[in-house]
Amino acid sequence: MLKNCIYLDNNATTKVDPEVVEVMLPYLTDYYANPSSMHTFGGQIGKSVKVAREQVAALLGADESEIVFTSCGTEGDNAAIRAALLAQPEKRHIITTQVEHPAVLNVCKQLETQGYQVTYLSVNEKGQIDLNELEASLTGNTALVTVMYANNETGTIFPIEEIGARVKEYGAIFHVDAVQAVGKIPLNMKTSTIDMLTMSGHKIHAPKGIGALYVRRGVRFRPLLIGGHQERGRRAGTENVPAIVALGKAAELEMFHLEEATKRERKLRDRLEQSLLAKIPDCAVNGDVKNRLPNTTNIGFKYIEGEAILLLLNKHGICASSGSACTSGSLEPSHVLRAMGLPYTTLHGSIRFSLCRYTTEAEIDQVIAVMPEIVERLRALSPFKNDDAGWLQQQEHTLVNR
Ligand SMILES: Cc1ncc(COP(=O)(O)O)c(C=O)c1O
Ligand code: FES
Repeated sequence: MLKNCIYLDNNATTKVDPEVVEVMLPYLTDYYANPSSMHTFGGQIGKSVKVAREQVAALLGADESEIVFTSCGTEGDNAAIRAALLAQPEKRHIITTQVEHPAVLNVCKQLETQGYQVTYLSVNEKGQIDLNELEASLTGNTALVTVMYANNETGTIFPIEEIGARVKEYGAIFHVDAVQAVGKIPLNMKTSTIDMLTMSGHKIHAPKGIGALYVRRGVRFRPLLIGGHQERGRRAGTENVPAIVALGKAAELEMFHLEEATKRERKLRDRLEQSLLAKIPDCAVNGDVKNRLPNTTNIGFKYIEGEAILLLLNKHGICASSGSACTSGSLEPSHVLRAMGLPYTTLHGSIRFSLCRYTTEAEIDQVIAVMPEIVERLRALSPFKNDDAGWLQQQEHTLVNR
């Protein structure tokens, strides 16, 4: 198993913090009671779940009672969307964007087959939506507006509160997929227009398979999982206590590290980006560089394939990604970059580097050292260097034959 790689794929998932592992372990061995049980042992475990809930609430600037533990970010997104629709059965319209994660996009697509009308807001070349298009789409029939806080591929941050203000004018429920934003930008639900917010543990150094959904007090909620009374009736099923305790600790650590870590990551990210742009011709940053997560850079390299770059990076022990992990097997160009209208010459050659608080300067320097040579080597093999039309023709040919 590769252990000592240079891991720059933190938007796909993160390493579990050793402190998180440590607090979690006893809940896999000695502290096994059911938190709903009446005995003292159960009560003790229930208290640990409560502490974790407070830790997650603190990170979001929420109240403990507004946190519902889920199995992952995908569940949070599904639960929020269903809840919003079930709470307002008379409304049949949903607004989202073209660049959402599949956990939102595919739910919306399915809802279209069930009689809902869905507006997929377009984005400009920076990946930003047009607030006028949002306003023009909102009606009294709009049940839900669901948009992501920050994009997983480009790091582009949407103007959430400006969106929320418009959503509130029309009385719709406002759900935000903040899976990529939590822990990377400060959040405060007390001063926000957000009604529901999704987060996921494995993006913030907790294990995979745990997440949380913030549900503002007073927002009508109907559960996705129906059964026992757990999570105040908002999510049935015996709690995954070890993972919940881990998420709590991870949230506490994120809060502790947020300011200094994001400053460091931004500095390293900018150094990586500026060095690559300076050393490599025909490349550009994808996304909104002014409104962007501090840990993410997505760079398009003309005339070459992202997958080929990844393979060569991999040979150097460097983990990066082209697009999102869940769609990377498909070889289809990213729906996010396509929605941004990227030219075909860069669409296939875009790479995402995503950093975390463990990323070191030496690791970044190593990437800066190897990338120019990798790109040069691949371009030497590409017969279409500086020939946009030829490249385009070849891409169309391979797409048809894939
Ligand atoms: C923006 C966004 N939403 C949702 C998810 C899904 O989260 P999970 O993997 O915990 O189901 C991800 C994970 O990649 C994501 O990046
Ligand atoms: S689940 Fe986000 S990378 Fe796929």
